[in-house]
Amino acid sequence: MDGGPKALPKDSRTARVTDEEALALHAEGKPGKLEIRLTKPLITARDLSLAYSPGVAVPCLHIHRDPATAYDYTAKGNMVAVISNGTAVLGLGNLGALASKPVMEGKAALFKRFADVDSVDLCVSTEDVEEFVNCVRYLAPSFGGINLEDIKAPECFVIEDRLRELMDIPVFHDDQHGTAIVAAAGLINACHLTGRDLKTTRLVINGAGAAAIACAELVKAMGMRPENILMCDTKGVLYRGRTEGMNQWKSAYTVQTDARTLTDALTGADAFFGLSVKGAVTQEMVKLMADKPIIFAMANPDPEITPDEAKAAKPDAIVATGRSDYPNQVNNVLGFPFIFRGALDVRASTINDAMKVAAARALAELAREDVPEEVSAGKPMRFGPEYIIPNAFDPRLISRVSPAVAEAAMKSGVARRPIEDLRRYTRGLENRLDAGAGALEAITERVRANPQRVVFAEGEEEKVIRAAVAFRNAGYGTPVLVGREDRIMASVASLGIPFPDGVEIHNARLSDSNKRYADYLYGRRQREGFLFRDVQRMVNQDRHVFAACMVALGDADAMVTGSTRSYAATLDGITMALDAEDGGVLFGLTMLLTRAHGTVLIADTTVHERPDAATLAAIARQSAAQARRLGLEPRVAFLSFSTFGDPRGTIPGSVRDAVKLLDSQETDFEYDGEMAADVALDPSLRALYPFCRLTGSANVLIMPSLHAAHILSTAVPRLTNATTIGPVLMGLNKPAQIVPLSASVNSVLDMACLAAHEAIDGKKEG
Ligand SMILES: NC(=O)C1=CN([C@@H]2O[C@H](COP(=O)(O)OP(=O)(O)OC[C@H]3O[C@@H](n4cnc5c(N)ncnc54)[C@H](OP(=O)(O)O)[C@@H]3O)[C@@H](O)[C@H]2O)C=CC1
Ligand SMILES: CC(=O)C(=O)O
Ligand SMILES: [Mg+2]
Repeated sequence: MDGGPKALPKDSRTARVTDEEALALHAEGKPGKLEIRLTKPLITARDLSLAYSPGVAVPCLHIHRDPATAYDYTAKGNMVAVISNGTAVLGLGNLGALASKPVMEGKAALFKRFADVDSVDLCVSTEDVEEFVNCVRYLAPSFGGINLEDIKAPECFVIEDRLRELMDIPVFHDDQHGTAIVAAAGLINACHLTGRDLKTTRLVINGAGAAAIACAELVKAMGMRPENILMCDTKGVLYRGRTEGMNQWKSAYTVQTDARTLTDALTGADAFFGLSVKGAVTQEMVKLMADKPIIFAMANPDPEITPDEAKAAKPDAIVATGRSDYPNQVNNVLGFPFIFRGALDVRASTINDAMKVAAARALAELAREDVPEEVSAGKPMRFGPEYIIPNAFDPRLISRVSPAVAEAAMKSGVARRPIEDLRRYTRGLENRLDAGAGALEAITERVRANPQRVVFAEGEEEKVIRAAVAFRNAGYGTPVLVGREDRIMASVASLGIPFPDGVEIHNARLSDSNKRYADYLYGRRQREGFLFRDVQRMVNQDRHVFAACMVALGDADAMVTGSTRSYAATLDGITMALDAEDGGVLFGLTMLLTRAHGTVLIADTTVHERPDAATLAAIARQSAAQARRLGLEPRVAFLSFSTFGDPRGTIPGSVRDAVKLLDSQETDFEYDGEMAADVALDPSLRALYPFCRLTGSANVLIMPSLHAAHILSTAVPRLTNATTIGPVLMGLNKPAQIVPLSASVNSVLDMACLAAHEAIDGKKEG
């Protein structure tokens, strides 16, 4: 993998994200993907005295006396360094330390997202082994673990061995062991499905670098016979006696064989691991493999052979890649976050073979279990050739893999703080990740599995066009842009993108459906002061109305609009053609993904200025149902400035009445009020009200008025960096979503996806 940078292969463009989208994501807002957050207040002079001089001296002296207390007084115990010199960046080659940074930030982001491990990327600009080792060895005080990444072989072997000797915290080269663990898990399951025994399975590994050698070692440790593993590199098969391009690690994998080329090696082989470069395997090679071959083409970003090509050559093949846009993603993302979680939680001094095998077995076993609906998101996901390994977004990973690793660390004697109650630990892990964030991912997956036709009403707007293209690229379905073709084409040209296939344009004035829509509206509105020519003008000129007619009459599944007009005007346009669902009220629900409280839903953030008790009760009921759809068990708090009657006032009256109204109806969710927001969110304050019926902090906040709701939902994200989704328009009989005027491309896309998701539910119910 020498020879410096290679251009990104052109057919990466067939992926579901474009180069432009990838660059935009990285450049948007604060550049990159990470930032540091404070975990302690630093507001007053007293805070400063505690957190910094003089207070900080106290933990310093404690740690000096007893180094183990560093885990109690600093972030060390949950902090991992992601370290690279950029010599083997994915399968792109030696791009150098600086250009490896996006991958390293990405790995740090995955640590946080999937296992709540804090990490920082350190890109070290040297290819010299000694310099690199010396740079890293002195960093141990700051970190609970070291994750080495994208360092090429054979230097990576020396670096890891030396650092493991020198450091008393886990040092783990992810490309070696993370990859090996996940590949081994996939192989166990693929062997099971094809009736093979690991011991007698004949495996060919293409690549003889970091990932390849570690995979060979692990499958050998799990029982595969060394003589059944044939390894190839750029010079062909590693056969006994070969001298060209060898090193001591490759020598350990030479075998007595006549095979010299990858084609020779693959003849009759049961399984293939690609840990080399894009396109290294041809269909002719696949045809030479045994029946039901196992093909893991793991090079990133593009595999050795695509699943389509491999299956065309051998339809009974089980195929996996390192990418997320094909089934069976065999990628170390399934390993490193959870392995470190377990290792950190027992303060392991190292990550040993027993922990690696435990992780591989836990992954393999999880894939064989029934897949819950929130993971499968409506896709047929059941253990089989298209599902041999869990999905990276499976929320069960943390509570399966990490305890297995922690337990193996304890049993093998490397845990410095054993966990006494593993069951309790596992339960804690189950609740550690935000269910709402996971549910949103499941929504996108469900839409991908059930693509929908979504109208983007403001089709001439650049950001709407970009969102529509992203919608198509993401596999969510067919976007329909409403607008004039010449204007849309001009916008597309100014964006510098070719007009993508699969995006439709509808010009309202020229549409064949124009008359049908006007007739429909006239039928609905003729007794409400509208003449035919009024509704005809609306269909011609108001894109919101036109789009809503498309949805109303079944010409599209859902719509999204709102980035060019006020919310109220947009909603008026939509409700010309669409009604509230039976027994429902229209309102806005804002989802806040907060750090301290996970996902919190706030309603009504858009429609009712002063909701009466009946409206508040209906909003609570519909919001609770939405919480359940997001995988949250609803705990609904009716908010006010007053808590259970104190202080008194007129506003809390309707809130209190709403609670009474729900009391008189049948309900299947927790609710209570009126209460102040801090009482709803803080258990210590709720303790003052032992009769309060909420069993935990509220996750659905029903606001007493629109102004309070709007202030809260717009202030919190700016004050706390919480992520906002919505406001989602609730209660319509057909899916239509309104984005705020300031919406970004991503929020138009998210809302279009949510609308598409509602359409799937509507079809199911209808
Ligand atoms: N899916 C996953 O989770 C992971 C995938 N990978 C992928 O594995 C690949 C290798 O990464 P890594 O081991 O870290 O890198 P290394 O640089 O350590 O090793 C690369 C190896 O690939 C070999 N190679 C390069 N081109 C060819 C070719 N055309 N035919 C045969 N062998 C070839 C090299 O051969 P030589 O020794 O002769 O130079 C070398 O042995 C990358 O594509 C990477 O993306 C890596 C880690 C995780
Ligand atoms: C996934 C990964 O770590 C790699 O391709 O290098
Ligand atoms: Mg890597």
